[in-house]
Amino acid sequence: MEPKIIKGDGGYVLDDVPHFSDYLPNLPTYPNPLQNNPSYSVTKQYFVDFDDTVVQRAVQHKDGPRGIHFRRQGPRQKVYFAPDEVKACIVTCGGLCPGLNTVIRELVCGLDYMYGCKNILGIQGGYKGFYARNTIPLTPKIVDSIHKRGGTILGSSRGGYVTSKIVDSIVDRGINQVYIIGGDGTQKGASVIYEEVRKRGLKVAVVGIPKTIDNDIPIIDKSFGFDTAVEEAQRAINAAHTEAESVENGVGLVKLMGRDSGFIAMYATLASRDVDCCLIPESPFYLEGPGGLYEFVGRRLRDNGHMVIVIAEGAGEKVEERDASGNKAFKDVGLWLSHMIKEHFAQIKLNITLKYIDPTYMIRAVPANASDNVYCTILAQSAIHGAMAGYTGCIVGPVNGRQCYIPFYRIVDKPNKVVITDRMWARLLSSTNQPSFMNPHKEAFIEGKQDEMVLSKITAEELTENEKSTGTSTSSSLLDDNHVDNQLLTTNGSTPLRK
Ligand SMILES: Nc1ncnc2c1ncn2[C@@H]1O[C@H](COP(=O)(O)OP(=O)(O)OP(=O)(O)O)[C@@H](O)[C@H]1O
Ligand SMILES: O=P(O)(O)OC[C@H]1O[C@](O)(CO)[C@@H](O)[C@@H]1O
Ligand SMILES: [Mg+2]
Repeated sequence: MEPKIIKGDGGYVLDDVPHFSDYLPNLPTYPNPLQNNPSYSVTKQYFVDFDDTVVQRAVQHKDGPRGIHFRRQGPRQKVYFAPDEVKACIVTCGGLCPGLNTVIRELVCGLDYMYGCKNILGIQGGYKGFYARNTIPLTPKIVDSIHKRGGTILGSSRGGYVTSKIVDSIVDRGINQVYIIGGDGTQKGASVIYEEVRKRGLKVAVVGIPKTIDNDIPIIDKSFGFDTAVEEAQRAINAAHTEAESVENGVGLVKLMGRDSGFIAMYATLASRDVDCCLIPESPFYLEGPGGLYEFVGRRLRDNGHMVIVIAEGAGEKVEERDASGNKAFKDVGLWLSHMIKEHFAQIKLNITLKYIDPTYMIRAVPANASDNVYCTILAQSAIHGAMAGYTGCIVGPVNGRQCYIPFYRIVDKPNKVVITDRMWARLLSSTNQPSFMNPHKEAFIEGKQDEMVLSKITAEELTENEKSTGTSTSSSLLDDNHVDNQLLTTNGSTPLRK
């Protein structure tokens, strides 16, 4: 996908999204029907100005570049579809995520109530449903209360993506708006669908709504479902804490999702305050010796009589196999760690009681919480406004709190990860006082889940590289400005333990 860069005065750069007019000149346009709707037309500045854009980096240096801007979402005065011309479809792909049903509901209600579009189809069972399943009609009545349920009423799947068959099905069914709800893999697929649609010269808007409890989509502030997942994780952590503090030398161990990105574990830890140690894929850890996990567990048990550990599924990565979409599938790191800790303390003859809690699927199968429900509504309505206005080949999402249209290529390149040299991880270290596992004088290693040791020496140079490579990423932390706090780094590059 070719970037569509628009430059302006004073170093202004807009990373724009594709539009029908880029490849289909002279399409008819219509006044936006919202102009006649009293709920909207009385609202001052309800319609978005063509030149409104949102800056990617909220924090700017006096003499620094202005950075990239994205097109602001919202209704336009002109639309590219007459209401009865629209045939929309909605598909959900990848793992479950709280809020999927809310987005489906709000797409259906928004298309109907705002734009009078009544021809809406649900594609069942993910991408393969385009060519292997029948569609279901979706109306406001059918979707009325689905947001109260977890999962997706349309079903989902991994794998089964065949571009030509999907686009053939779009053409055969006369679909001209495609709303695709899913994670990074799904949006990669959506990007290819858009390319094929464009190649065939079709007037079909392809708009992605990024979902994932893992929060691994870059650029946007956060993905829907993440808040709910963090909130739901509290219940497991509370249980682990209650179990641990009720016995002598109690250890509670909770495994949370996070294949490559440890955001759920990090935020659940920060929210809870009962967690003594959080282990994530981005921060290699080791068990033995000074500064290792065993030493820390022993110390906490001596000081407090109990402790809680949260571990993300991809921490200490050891890939077992691949799933249907080609994603890594892991051995159970929680089981491995509980075995290792028990064995270590048995060897040194300290009686501990370890309870392992694995709430992973419970966390993502719940309905969205209040704030995710609101967020899902905004995303769905933004997607509709964009498609109606002729924008395509993009996702919708918040950048610095303002909803934008972001070209697909921007989000499929590199996943969003916790940057361990950022302030947010430092805040966590300050809150838990856990070891940083960054000891430049020791060969820090990730201990594999099958007793294999994967050596990965963390050097000061690597830290600096990490800092450099992440300094430009925008949404590595939800609430942070992504600047490395120099105070956190000692001169030799290690992060000091907070006492
Ligand atoms: N590079 C790709 N090109 C085309 N399609 C893809 C690509 N990667 C994944 N897909 C398709 O997208 C769908 C969902 O992908 P995947 O299983 O990776 O989940 P996801 O969207 O990343 O969601 P999550 O990982 O958050 O559960 C699958 O049908 C898969 O075949
Ligand atoms: O068992 P499934 O459905 O493949 O889902 C597991 C994956 O889902 C995710 O939460 C992403 O949705 C990953 O963190 C996790 O590895
Ligand atoms: Mg994914």
